Amino acid sequence: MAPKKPSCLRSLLLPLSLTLLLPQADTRSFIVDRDHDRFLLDGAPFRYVSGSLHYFRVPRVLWADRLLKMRWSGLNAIQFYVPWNYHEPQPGVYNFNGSRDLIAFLNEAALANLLVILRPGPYICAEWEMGGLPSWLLRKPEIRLRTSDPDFLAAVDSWFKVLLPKIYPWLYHNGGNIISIQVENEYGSYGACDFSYMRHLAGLFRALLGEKILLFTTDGPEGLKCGSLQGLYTTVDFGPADNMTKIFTLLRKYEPHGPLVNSEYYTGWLDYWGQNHSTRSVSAVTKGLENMLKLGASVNMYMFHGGTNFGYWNGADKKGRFLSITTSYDYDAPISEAGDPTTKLFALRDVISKFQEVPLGPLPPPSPKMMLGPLTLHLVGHLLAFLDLLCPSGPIRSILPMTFEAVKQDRGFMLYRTYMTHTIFEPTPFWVPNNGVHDRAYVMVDGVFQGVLERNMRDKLFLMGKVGSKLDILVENMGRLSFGSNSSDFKGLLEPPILGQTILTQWMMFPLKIDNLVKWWFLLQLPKWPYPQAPSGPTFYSKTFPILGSVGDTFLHLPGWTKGQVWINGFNLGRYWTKQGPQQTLYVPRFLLFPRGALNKITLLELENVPLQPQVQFLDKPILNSTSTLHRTRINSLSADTLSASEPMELSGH
Ligand SMILES: CCCC/N=C1\SC[C@@H]2[C@H](O)[C@H](O)[C@@H](O)CN12
Repeated sequence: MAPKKPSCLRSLLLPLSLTLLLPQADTRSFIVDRDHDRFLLDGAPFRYVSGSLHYFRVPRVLWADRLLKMRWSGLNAIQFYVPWNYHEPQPGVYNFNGSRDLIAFLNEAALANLLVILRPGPYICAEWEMGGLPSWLLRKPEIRLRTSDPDFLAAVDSWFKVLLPKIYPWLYHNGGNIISIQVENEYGSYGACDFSYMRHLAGLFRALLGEKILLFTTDGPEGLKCGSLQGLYTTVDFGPADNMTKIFTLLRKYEPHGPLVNSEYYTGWLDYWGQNHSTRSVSAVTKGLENMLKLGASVNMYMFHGGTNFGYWNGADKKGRFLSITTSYDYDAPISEAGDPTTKLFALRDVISKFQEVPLGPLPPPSPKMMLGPLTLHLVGHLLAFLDLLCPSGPIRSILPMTFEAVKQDRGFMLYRTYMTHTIFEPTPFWVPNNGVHDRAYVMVDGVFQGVLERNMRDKLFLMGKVGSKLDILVENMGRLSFGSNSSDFKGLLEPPILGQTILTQWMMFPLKIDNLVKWWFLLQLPKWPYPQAPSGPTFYSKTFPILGSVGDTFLHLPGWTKGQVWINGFNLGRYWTKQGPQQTLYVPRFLLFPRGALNKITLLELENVPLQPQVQFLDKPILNSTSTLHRTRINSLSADTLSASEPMELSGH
């Protein structure tokens, strides 16, 4: 659906003068004016002050709210990626519906009077699963991602021939709001330095989008050499602690004339499980922005609103060892994960107001928050009890273990099973050689939890068993590498495990469809756990609960739990890892919850150990900066009334 002429609603949003003067599609233009080192929009000098938000990290029902807050903050543009793997789940199968409706998001941005800087990749980094590349590319294990490898280019061409025609009508000169489009992403940091690949992408974008749209690249200062390309406008990215003068001087070697552009000015930073929560100070961020605006630079703030890595969508990094990105992508951004304005937002708005008009009128208030609980969850059953339901197609058999990609399991979990061929009387070393666990393995013998093997760790477990004992290994994919030169991050058991002196063979692989089971198991008569003692290891817990009043945004807190996955009313909220931190709560948007006494259901898959009291609670504030030891202290220090402040099932909203 091509953008219409300004609707009456849009006319209400735009100042009357602008609506009347809005040029028709044939006179609209966004170009680089190299004579005056600036952009021109419809012939007039223009500088964008933009912010990043990712539609794929924000449920569709919340898009308008976030975009309105960004417009009110003084931004005149937004920047976002298009994750290939979010829209092409299987080769040739496309999904642009619901929270994947890219065109609807473009339209929401237009209604908020925001121009768009689009970054369709094909690689996007973004701490997103595999940097946005679909994991099914790895079904050809030798494929050379982000290069002119014919197999990779064939898949890229096929994808862009679907995507780019969809956005063509939304290009600014065609009447839409997309003023520029990025080719690839920080390619100079990848190391391949394959100019044939970049030229192929540039040619494809030109062929499908025409000659008028401004195409650009973005790189850190160290990546400009391999990341820039003649014919594509060169931009950089850097944060408040970097030397702006030095980096812009380097940029001038690539773009002697035209506007200076920082395409990713970091307002905060990402978090890894097990590392401290990242923040960037308000003073440093605002000072850096003001210095760039004084130079006349156009700036995009990364992130302006971070959102959440729901489900299994988080990416990962390799900083000496494998580090998985947390579920929260709050990023210490000006708009918090729950959509609330922060002091950083108001400070940045003040800076922007010194350089251009900012909308008047009040900012929407923070959303209503809710506390609830504690709720005591009941044991549903051990994961193995549901194996037939979790893998209805049955196991795949192979002498050696197969990867997730080889059995076409993209994300989540897979169970590997074999049988002991001889009795092991003494605790015997068990491990996976060559760092072959990708990424976490929960080991069971005849259903009894033995412990965890982790990627990058040289731990061994010590097992015993008898002939015919079942050896089960639940492997968790913690998110594929989203940055760095080796994004071919295969998942599963990459090597056959060793027990004592024996290489274990004859494996069965069970790709698990947990989300389907959780969504529909209210239809099933579930097996009750028949034993007095709670099972250990991967176990489902659940609780059905009403909320008597209205609902509010809330933050699920799981004190004493270890690590697992959470679903609210069948929606996969994401991963928790209370034991590691720094994230201790999961954001629950209020639209997921049923109000006024209707029954809600929370389901946990706890992978390791359950607390003595299997309770959870809903808080009215997030806890994103607490490692386990500190957090345990915090919990102990919480006064009793704090924890019992809210009567169970009662809404004590703020
Ligand atoms: C030294 C940083 C190199 C990696 N680049 C990063 S880390 C955070 C951001 C996002 O991933 C973004 O998608 C990248 O383009 C740039 N960047």
